[in-house]
Amino acid sequence: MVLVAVGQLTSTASMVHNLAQCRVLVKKAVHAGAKALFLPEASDYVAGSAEETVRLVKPAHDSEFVLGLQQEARREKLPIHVGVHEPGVDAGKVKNTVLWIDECGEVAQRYQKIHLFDVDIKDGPVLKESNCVERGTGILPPFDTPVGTVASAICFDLRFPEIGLALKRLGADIITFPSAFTVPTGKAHWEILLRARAIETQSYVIAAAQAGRHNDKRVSYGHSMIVDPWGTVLAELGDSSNEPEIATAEIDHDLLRKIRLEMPLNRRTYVDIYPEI
Ligand SMILES: O=C(O)CNC(=O)[C@H](CS)NC(=O)CCC(=O)C(=O)O
Repeated sequence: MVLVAVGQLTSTASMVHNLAQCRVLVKKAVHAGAKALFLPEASDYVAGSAEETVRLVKPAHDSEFVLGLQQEARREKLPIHVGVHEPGVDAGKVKNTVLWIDECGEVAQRYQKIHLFDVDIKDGPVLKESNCVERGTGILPPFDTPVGTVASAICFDLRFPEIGLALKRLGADIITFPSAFTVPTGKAHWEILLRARAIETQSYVIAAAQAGRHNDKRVSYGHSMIVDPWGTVLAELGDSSNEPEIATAEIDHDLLRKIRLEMPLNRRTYVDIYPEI
């Protein structure tokens, strides 16, 4: 058994403020005895417009936010999985990425969000992420960590079961969805999607979420969650709070093996029958 933590905060356009919030989360995770900390999508900043999102971006090696978290990881020997922005290939755009900062403080893995949140919902959110974000073109193979084999996907990727299934087939024990869900879609879909991904992949799902009001335009749903491979919610945070918060849960690799052995879900067998998938 190994303990992991999800951290929840309300990122603003100030990287200094957001780093301070994340340092509080690191302290709480270390105090709880967690062996890895999972932080939300866009932990470095949530801007008020596409222009501001592009204006604030810095490469990881030059970002006080990323450098600060690397220092925390090194000092506490705590790996940190964190969503940030990085400069795009096209100067007018950014990449929405997640970094695995290992226990030595090195950026050891990087995944770039594939599915972008372009929606226009009547009486609901209207957001066009592709206005300022470049789409990733490849999944990151799951990687070994002190808490198990971790796979990264980001926020809206959660709505595409195929990416989770692909990551499971590539060996994931834990699938992560760092997020900044909107409130209406979060209320309707967040928990059910996370539990579905956990059940169908027979994997742990760790979903750190932005929570509360970022600026006059954006509010995030919160409800960071850790789900076990049977679909049980092991830990959950609330809508938002004044303080950045963590929740923890044990990753039980024996349970993972047991569930996969007792109910084999080898979908590959059926791909021949319905190749349309
Ligand atoms: O803009 C940033 O800086 C950070 N990125 C986000 O907040 C992203 C893109 S707008 N949010 C989502 O993907 C929400 C998905 C969602 O809410 C759903 O699938 O229902």
